[in-house]
Amino acid sequence: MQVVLLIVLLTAHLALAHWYGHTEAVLPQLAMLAVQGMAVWAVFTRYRRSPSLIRLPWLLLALAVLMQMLWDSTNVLATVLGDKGGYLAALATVLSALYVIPCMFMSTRLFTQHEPRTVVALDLVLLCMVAALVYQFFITLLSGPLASDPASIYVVVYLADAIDFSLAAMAILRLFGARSFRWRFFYYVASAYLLVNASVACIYNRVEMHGLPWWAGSLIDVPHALLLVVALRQPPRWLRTYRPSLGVSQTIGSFAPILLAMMVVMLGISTSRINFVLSLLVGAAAVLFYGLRVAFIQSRHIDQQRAIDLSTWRLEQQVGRDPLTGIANRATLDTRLREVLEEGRSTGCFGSLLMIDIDYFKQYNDSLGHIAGDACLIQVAGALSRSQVRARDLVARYGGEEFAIVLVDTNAEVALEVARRLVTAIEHLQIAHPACPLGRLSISIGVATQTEQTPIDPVAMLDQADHALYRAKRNGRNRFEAATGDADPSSALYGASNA
Ligand SMILES: Nc1nc2c(ncn2[C@@H]2O[C@H](COP(=O)(O)OP(=O)(O)OP(=O)(O)O)[C@@H](O)[C@H]2O)c(=O)[nH]1
Repeated sequence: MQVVLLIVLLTAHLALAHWYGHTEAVLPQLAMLAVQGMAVWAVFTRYRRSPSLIRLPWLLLALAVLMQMLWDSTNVLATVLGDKGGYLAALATVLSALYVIPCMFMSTRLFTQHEPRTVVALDLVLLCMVAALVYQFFITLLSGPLASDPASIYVVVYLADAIDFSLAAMAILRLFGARSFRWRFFYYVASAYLLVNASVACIYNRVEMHGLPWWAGSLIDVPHALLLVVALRQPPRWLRTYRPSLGVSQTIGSFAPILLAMMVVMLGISTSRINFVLSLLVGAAAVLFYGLRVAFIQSRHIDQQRAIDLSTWRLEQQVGRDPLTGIANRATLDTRLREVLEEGRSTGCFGSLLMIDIDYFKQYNDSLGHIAGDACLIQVAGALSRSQVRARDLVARYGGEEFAIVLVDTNAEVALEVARRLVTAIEHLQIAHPACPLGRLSISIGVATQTEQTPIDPVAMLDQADHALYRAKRNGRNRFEAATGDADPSSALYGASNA
């Protein structure tokens, strides 16, 4: 139905232009207005059917065509009322140029929900600069004394072409950078319109320089008729199947806003014919504003990266930590023990492992309660961490009231010495234990040292240390035992002295 009406209007426009001429008669221009009106209606229909995030671009596209309609209406008014002062002609010129503003906005903005306000404000400043320059440029060149200079007309025509084709190119780029089908469809419609519009404007402006033929007005119908058809028809299949990679999409999205600054610079260079100082200032301001935009985004990005690094670090810390005591957990112990065993195997500098268990902890809990038990575990963990272990060694909670210490490059003799110091350190904490023969908290330790035969798998080493610990318990607690063979004589002595 709409297509039939469109064909009727296009034919009527051609026929009326042929009979009455293009520029002087009202009827052909009214036919042109009707075609534009249908295009606005089609885009507006898409606007109403779209989800909220993509509505603004559709509205901007409708606004762009609406501005072309206003331009056309001003021409009709000038034809009907006469335009002796040339005001309506000037207004029409400005309107014909200002349609680039909504087009620029829809081709260069990212339309993301969380875009910082500063960035939006900077883009709006650039956009206002474009609008002011377009106004100044067209008004001065087309209605001032320079208007009679053919060179001025050429500058205007070339500039208009450059702007139109840049907008079309940007919309095409956005089409190939859009990952969501709805956005691809929007940029597909917009780029089809902008490309054909740029081509038509390019031909129209050149034809106009030699006097407009009767059919020239129908050229202006072409982009609007195409817009109507493309917006209402089913999209082609490739548009659904095509999907750019995230990298391509992000690169194109990041590049888009530079077009705004480019436009200001281009317009600034063109206005140098009218006002050199102004053009210089405008060019510098465009670079400055774009620089500010980049700097702002960059600093935000650095801030975000820092926050991500921090939370990643915290997460890593939490994953490898025991939540109660804050020292390393079983998973970290296994990893570190395997590393130390591998290192020992390859360098010959063997490591040791201490398995530590709090004596009579069940009774401690039973007599003082679980809360006190937890506090005791925290205290013991702190004491073990502080007690003469080096930065490369690892103190971990093995589970329950059991702890483990991995000692890098430490032979049996030194490991037993460390075990002795630990037993003393816990003793010096003087934690009262009413249900234990000593009357204060103590620990037992099993010590295992790596040899050439020790497998890399941590289980074997843990098992050895656990056996030694069992022996320490069996031999009276508050002592340490070595996993290799008999109990160390010094251990027995120490144990005897504390029994
Ligand atoms: N408060 C508290 N108690 C815990 C925690 N994890 C394990 N336990 C307790 O630690 C106690 C360990 O008891 P047992 O394995 O019998 O060992 P023990 O009483 O220390 O006896 P020996 O090791 O033979 O000296 C149990 O009562 C557990 O409930 C914890 O996170 N907090």
